[in-house]
Amino acid sequence: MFKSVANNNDKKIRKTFHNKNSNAIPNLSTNSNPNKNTSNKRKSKILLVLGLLAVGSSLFSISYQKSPPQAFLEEVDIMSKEESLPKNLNIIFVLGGPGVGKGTQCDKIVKDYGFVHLSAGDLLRAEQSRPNSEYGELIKNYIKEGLIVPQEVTIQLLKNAILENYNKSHQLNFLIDGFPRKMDQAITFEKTVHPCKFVLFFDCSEKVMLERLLKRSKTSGRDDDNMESIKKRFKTFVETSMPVIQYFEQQYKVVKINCEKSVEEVYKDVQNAIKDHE
Ligand SMILES: Nc1ncnc2c1ncn2[C@@H]1O[C@H](COP(=O)(O)OP(=O)(O)OP(=O)(O)O)[C@@H](O)[C@H]1O
Ligand SMILES: O=c1ccn([C@@H]2O[C@H](COP(=O)(O)O)[C@@H](O)[C@H]2O)c(=O)[nH]1
Repeated sequence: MFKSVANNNDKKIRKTFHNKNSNAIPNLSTNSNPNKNTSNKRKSKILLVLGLLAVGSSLFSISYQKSPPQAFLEEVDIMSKEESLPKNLNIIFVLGGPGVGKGTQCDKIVKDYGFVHLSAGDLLRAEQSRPNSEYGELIKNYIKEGLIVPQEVTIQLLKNAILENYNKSHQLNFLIDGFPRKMDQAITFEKTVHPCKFVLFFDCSEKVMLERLLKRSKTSGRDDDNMESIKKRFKTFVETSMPVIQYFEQQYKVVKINCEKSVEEVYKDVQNAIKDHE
């Protein structure tokens, strides 16, 4: 189908050319042109036009740099507070495939160590259900398709939650669960919010994660706990989120934890990792 459209277009273009240049077969060789004067005049005209275009684009580029369009981040009005974030935050990223057990382990860490648990997925779902949210529909679609919501939205939600907790109770210790899941998020968050101290990477086979998710689907009420969305989430994890883990591995920031064990056994490894980073 695409081929036939392309062929039609191609024919149309060729036809137009032929009409405008009745006898014309385009000739790119200057030597074969009998009228050199006319050819030279044409060349000078073309050079003049190219020169004007170059000057124009330089002027445009200078003015563009002086007043670039506002970054999307500034336009997101989920809650744009002017307050700056504290510089001494203690941030642990909690990463791993869908259903590996991130939330389960975070709940246990919160109880024992008093961290604040911020799940990027939970924040997005809350924003999705917020009445009149500008991003509700967008978030819903991305989640159903297992795709990563544009970073501006997620980072703003995380910033707001960090600030809220800091303002309320001077909390500095945060578990950021299920984020960053894409390279742009990792870089922007560490640059504009705070670098992470280390990364807990929960590892598990897809088979086990699928079993856990299907079991959870009976009670979770989540739009994406179904076979179709789960497959898409696995794909996104492998293709988009694993490179983030590799990026932090190169910085020796990753503690990999095998999650094909009981919740308590996994938690022992988690505690050791926290101890090693005190
Ligand atoms: N070690 C474990 N052994 C058996 N079941 C587990 C284990 N850890 C978690 N589960 C169960 O697996 C399901 C998924 O766990 P959890 O919600 O913590 O995963 P998650 O990584 O946060 O998922 P998601 O990425 O979808 O948010 C839950 O029903 C949980 O009770
Ligand atoms: O940084 C993020 C985190 C999550 N999402 C989207 O939310 C769903 C659900 O996330 P869970 O961590 O499983 O609760 C995820 O599949 C993404 O669609 C995101 O876009 N960005």
